Amino acid sequence: MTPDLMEEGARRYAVREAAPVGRTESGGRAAGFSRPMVPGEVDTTHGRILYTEDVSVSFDGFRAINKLSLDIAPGELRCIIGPNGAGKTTMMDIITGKTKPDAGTVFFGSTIDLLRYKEPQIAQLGIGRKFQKPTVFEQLTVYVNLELALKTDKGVKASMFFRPDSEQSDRLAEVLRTIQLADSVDRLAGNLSHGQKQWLEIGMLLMQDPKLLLLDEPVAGMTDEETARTAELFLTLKGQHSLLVVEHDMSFIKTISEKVTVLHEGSVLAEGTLEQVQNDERVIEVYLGR
Ligand SMILES: Nc1ncnc2c1ncn2[C@@H]1O[C@H](COP(=O)(O)OP(=O)(O)OP(=O)(O)O)[C@@H](O)[C@H]1O
Repeated sequence: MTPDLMEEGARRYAVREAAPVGRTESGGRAAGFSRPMVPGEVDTTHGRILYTEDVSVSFDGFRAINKLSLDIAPGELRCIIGPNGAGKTTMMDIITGKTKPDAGTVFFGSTIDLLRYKEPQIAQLGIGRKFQKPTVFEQLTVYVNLELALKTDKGVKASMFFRPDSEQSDRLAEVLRTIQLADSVDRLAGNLSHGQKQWLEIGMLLMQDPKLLLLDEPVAGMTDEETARTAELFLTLKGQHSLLVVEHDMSFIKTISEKVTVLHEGSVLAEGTLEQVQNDERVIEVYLGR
């Protein structure tokens, strides 16, 4: 097979595996697949896991996101802060395909144009999202919750007779250790503390081995001790996964963050260390309304 044919074959395989839908009429977007990629792999050779440029979206004439540009490196733990209504949730909705922007570019790695995909497909590509409230199966044990999160056939029959293979069992054990619930495998999820439920849900996302995790106010409602353990967890995850954390708790952000992005009126107002952005006059003005 000539290199050209191999490249074309790899390209077709990548496209078929990922089964993109919608908005294929755009030449620019289709051109996102100009490089071959191994199915299931995100091309981070350009040093970015997520890239958005000039993204805008309006709701009934109100511009919630306004030319938003972000650049997240592989393995980075980025905190996003901003006052109420700054556009943090809408930004996550756009990345995960819940909301389609009116304009702009959103790339996962350097080859996957996320605007061509629907929400479930984006999850399959390796972007996991954790909403603020924990959503676990309360009547099931910690173990079964994690088992259900494995990438397997979710049909009723398949679920009833499902037994994880040794690789999956190893992964389950590793995730249980990571989320510090190894001693609670047989407990019902409904009997866990609020913090433990949040960790369990993060564990369920980890079972899917996401490249990028979006976490919305993960420590809201947690005790100080749970917050400290969550910080430890995130520091363990960073490097292996990229994390985008929306939070209001500044002391938590101080513990985990290297770089902080401040959103205001749908755009990036400031970026830097927490200390840098906290001393930025524009940020002070927005937060204190001076
Ligand atoms: N579906 C929608 N329809 C109309 N307006 C919307 C919609 N979604 C968001 N908005 C508006 O867009 C703006 C940004 O909202 P968003 O929820 O993204 O902000 P946020 O930074 O997450 O705020 P918070 O910290 O309060 O959660 C707000 O003014 C909100 O009212």
